[in-house]
Amino acid sequence: MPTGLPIEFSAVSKTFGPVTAVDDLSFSVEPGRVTGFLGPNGAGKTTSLRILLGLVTASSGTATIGGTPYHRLPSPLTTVGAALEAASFHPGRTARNHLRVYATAAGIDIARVGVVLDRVGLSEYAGRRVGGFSLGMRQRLGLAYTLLGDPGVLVLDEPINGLDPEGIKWIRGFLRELAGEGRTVLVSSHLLSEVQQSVDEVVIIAKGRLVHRGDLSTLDTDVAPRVVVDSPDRARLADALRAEGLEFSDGRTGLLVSSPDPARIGHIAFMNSLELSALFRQRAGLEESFLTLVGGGELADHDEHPAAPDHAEIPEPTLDAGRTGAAEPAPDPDPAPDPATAPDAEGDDR
Ligand SMILES: Nc1ncnc2c1ncn2[C@@H]1O[C@H](COP(=O)(O)OP(=O)(O)OP(=O)(O)O)[C@@H](O)[C@H]1O
Repeated sequence: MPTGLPIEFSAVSKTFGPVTAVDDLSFSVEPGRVTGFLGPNGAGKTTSLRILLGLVTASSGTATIGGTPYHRLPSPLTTVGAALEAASFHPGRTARNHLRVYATAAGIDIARVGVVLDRVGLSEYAGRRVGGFSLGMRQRLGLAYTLLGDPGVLVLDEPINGLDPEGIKWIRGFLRELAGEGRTVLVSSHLLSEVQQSVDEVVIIAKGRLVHRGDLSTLDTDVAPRVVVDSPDRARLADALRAEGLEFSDGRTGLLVSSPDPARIGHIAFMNSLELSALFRQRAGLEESFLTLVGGGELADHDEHPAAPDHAEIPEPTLDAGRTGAAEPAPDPDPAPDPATAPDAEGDDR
């Protein structure tokens, strides 16, 4: 069985000239769990992961795997499997041969190629050229690559990006399986909704800094709740709240007051002889909390009542798109290739 090792970031900072990409970042990631590493585009996720993998030198601080920096790991390829960006595969080479090339270069037993292709559900397409693969199949091949050395630690940068619903469902189950085997699984994403169902914990960063760490269920406790209040005489209610120095905005369900205390609002109404038609505390949903924490969201006006579950998808945050090419084209559909039209025949290995 692979050995899951903890990942530890300790006061890591990285500046590129005037740009602070990572700012005094500290957190740890435990084995046996899937940890989502979240933040909007440009938040510093990729830079952090590159520091962890020894591809970028931190300006200060340390990032370690099992207490050891990547470059000092005795056997890095069998300790950590990493997929940092949509892997570019030679289109004319078959899936099997791609992995053989990497396995040979890394001194990994060639028999692992068949094992990992099977693991990611690509055995049937092992002899097909990658040029004919859909985005989803390429993502699976990238995952197969990370598993070649049977590592206990997996670091995956945006592995769900661009997948169709079936691919997303598959990868969620797969990440859980890997963590269930005791591996440490760190998965970055700029969309909470993308990883929400597959992570045990989240680390959220914005502008290079940690803004939330912990169980997903605690996310919305970090964002102040508000009170929704309404009256048949809304204008007078607004005047009364204003007179008490409370901040609020108009919503469909009533006035949305920045206050955690419905009793206080009720008291104000009573003192002003106002009839109330609604008075309840509303907590932000997970996605709203996420957007608020990373500085890109206002609490939206719900039609629902307080304990309403998270609502439908909120459009992707478009914050500080700090890197060109961050926006991906619309995802390809991810059907299995039709053997009749696939660009190469079974067994056409090169
Ligand atoms: N090599 C570099 N040179 C200069 N600036 C860089 C470099 N790499 C990253 N940055 C900047 O550092 C900040 C963080 O970028 P990073 O790619 O780490 O963010 P990210 O959270 O991974 O975003 P994305 O989801 O868009 O990849 C951005 O402002 C980016 O422009």
